[in-house]
Amino acid sequence: MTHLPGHPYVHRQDGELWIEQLPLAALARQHGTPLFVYSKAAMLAALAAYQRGFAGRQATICYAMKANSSLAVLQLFARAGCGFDIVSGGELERVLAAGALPSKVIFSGVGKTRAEMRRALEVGIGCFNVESEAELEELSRVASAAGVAASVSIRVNPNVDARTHPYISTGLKDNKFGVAHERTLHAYRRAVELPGLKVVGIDCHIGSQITDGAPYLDAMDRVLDLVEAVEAAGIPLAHIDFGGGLGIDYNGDRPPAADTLWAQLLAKLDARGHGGRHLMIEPGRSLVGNAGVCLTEVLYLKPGEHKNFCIVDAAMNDLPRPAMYQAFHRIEPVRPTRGNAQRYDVVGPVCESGDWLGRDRELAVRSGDLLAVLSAGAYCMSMASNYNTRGRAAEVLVDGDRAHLIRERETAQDQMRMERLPG
Ligand SMILES: Cc1ncc(COP(=O)(O)O)c(C=O)c1O
Ligand SMILES: N[C@@H](CCCC[NH3+])C(=O)O
Repeated sequence: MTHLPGHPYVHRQDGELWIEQLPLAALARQHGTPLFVYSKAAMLAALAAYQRGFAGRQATICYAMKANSSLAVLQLFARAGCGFDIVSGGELERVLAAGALPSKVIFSGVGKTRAEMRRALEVGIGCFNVESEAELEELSRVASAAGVAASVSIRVNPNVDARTHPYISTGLKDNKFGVAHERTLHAYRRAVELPGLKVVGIDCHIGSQITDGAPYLDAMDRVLDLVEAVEAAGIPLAHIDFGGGLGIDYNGDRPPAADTLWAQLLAKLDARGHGGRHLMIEPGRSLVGNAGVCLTEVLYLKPGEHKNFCIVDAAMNDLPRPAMYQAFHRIEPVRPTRGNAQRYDVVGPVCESGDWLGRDRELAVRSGDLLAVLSAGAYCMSMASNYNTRGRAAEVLVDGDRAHLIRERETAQDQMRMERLPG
């Protein structure tokens, strides 16, 4: 039995790929393709690494649900005691439906609407992570009108380079996120003056798929400088939230393990005398990314003069990361392979040249074979679309030797349900 890199719960046995105690080919036969399959044990193991890292500390792990917003996944994390980091009213409704405690929900995002603020106040979320001075003013008006106090944390943009893809770097001055480091103290002074606000914390999030601990340590230093300045101005901060962003192994990436990273970060926190504070973090990808695979069937092989194409039934609408960020996902045959390997671009049926899942992959495949696109638990199904009027894929959650269908395949009728013909 051999485990797949980065995927502790996916292994090969007699040439066949399994997830936990189930062969992936059987799941594809039963539910069709494209199919997302998640391992419950892998998600809980990823969470346990964070929980180990915070043992003995006062800490709240708020799962950044944008990574995978399936209700079943949310329920799993809610039952395991997690809070949630949300970024929209839609996400709020989903976490509530999954059984989250509103008091453990924090609301990030640069463009919260008045309606979203009102609803979040109505259900009593734990904290608004405010991203601009204008938002602070608006939240004050909305909360005052509702006759309640909104708990706020200000998201600092620490101007630290997370050394990741530019589209998923968020902690640089040029990024739209957070309040500039040098404006933050001013924003806190304003927050305590405004009615309807209660300052409870400070937060930052520097980017995603971070594979190196150094940017976190830099950001922590900058945030702690601010904590000290804000408290020196007489404004106490009950919690510090360091965001998410820890990367996963897509292609030999070697991010630190969550507990190792947090041992380093906590050592710094202790050294600066802040170890006793309530800590919050917002991991997304590192909790779910390598807990999932996307199964797809080879439709056609199309040899060409310059390139061979392996046309599969999953596409950029199901798994947009390669098209959006030129991201690499490993692609593995699900069953033992026969014949000679050839080099293929693995592409989907969507009418875009950007519709590719992998480039220049050595594969020994025939039409009808199944492939598994790895590291598909994060930012795949949650970013899926209906482009080309393709239905969203089905999802299965595997728990040991049991598989639960947690989302049915979407049909064209499902998609048309919201539409009305004018005449
Ligand atoms: C505010 C905020 N928190 C948490 C996350 C989760 O990031 P990741 O999935 O990289 O852990 C993100 C996404 O980058 C985010 O924007
Ligand atoms: N969607 C991105 C991550 C975005 C993180 C959100 N701030 C990805 O797939 O890598």
